[in-house]
Amino acid sequence: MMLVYNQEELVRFVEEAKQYARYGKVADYIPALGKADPNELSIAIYTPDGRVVDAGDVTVKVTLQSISKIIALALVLIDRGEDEVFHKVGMEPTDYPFHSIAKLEEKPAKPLNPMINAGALVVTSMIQGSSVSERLERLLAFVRRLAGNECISYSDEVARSEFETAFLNRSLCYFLKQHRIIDEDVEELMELYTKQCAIEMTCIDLARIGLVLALDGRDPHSSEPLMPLDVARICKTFMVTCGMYNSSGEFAIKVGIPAKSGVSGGILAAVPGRCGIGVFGPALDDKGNSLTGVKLLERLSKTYSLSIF
Ligand SMILES: NC(=O)CC[C@H](N)C(=O)O
Repeated sequence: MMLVYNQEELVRFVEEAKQYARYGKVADYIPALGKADPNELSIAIYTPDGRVVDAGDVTVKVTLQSISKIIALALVLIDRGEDEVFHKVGMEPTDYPFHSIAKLEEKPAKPLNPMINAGALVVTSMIQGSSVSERLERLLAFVRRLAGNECISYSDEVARSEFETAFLNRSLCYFLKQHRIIDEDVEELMELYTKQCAIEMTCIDLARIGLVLALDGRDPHSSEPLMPLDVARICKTFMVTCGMYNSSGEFAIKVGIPAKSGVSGGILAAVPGRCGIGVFGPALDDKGNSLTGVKLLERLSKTYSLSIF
């Protein structure tokens, strides 16, 4: 069934959700992200017929941050296959925060899943190529194909800001290296990871990538497969079980849409067969999810019965 989303209604939902911005906080542990306006909130919905309905300022660019983890995962699954990837990173959700180091002290030290930082660093270390720039270019080329937008690149300012301050992520890398889960140079991995997280795009691009996942990996325009069906299925499953960090369970109950968030305030969501959604609202809750964005998706899911459950 093709859905027709109503623009005026969407604008009203955005205004309602914005009221919650005062309960949230912009991420500032990456200094460049601290500049965002907490009252910003925008959304784009991309449907299989190629239509986009949006509200808020959808020309604003948002850095992917943890949203990039789902795209990097798809790329390494294509490159290396499930067996090799899941030999190094697990499939289980966790109630620890995304940057936690605690579980790496237990045996086995393998990260629980690819959506927490430890697991994402392992995934990024598996991106193939002979140099950091070649690996980044491969990832960017994949992102551009998914978004159908050749202009997508990364923010040098945000990448640099994270690179200079990412002491926790470096600690995770050293733990992983000690346990032989990664073996590359930590500074090189950090350079690639911070540039990956700083890839920036609009909500419309986010929504279009969501739509590719919603269509089992197919290009919405040409129907060409951009990733195998199984890879799209694994990505959506992780989005449900781990995509909203340690509030994925609550999100599954209240919203019920496969989604991945980032500390920039972005959310990429995929409603199977129906639409892709991109949201940007930098006021975050205490788990690091966009507070206003989650409220908005909750409203949308209830209004249009979008829950997959
Ligand atoms: N939750 C996030 O979005 C985290 C991504 C961020 N770049 C970090 O590693 O801390």
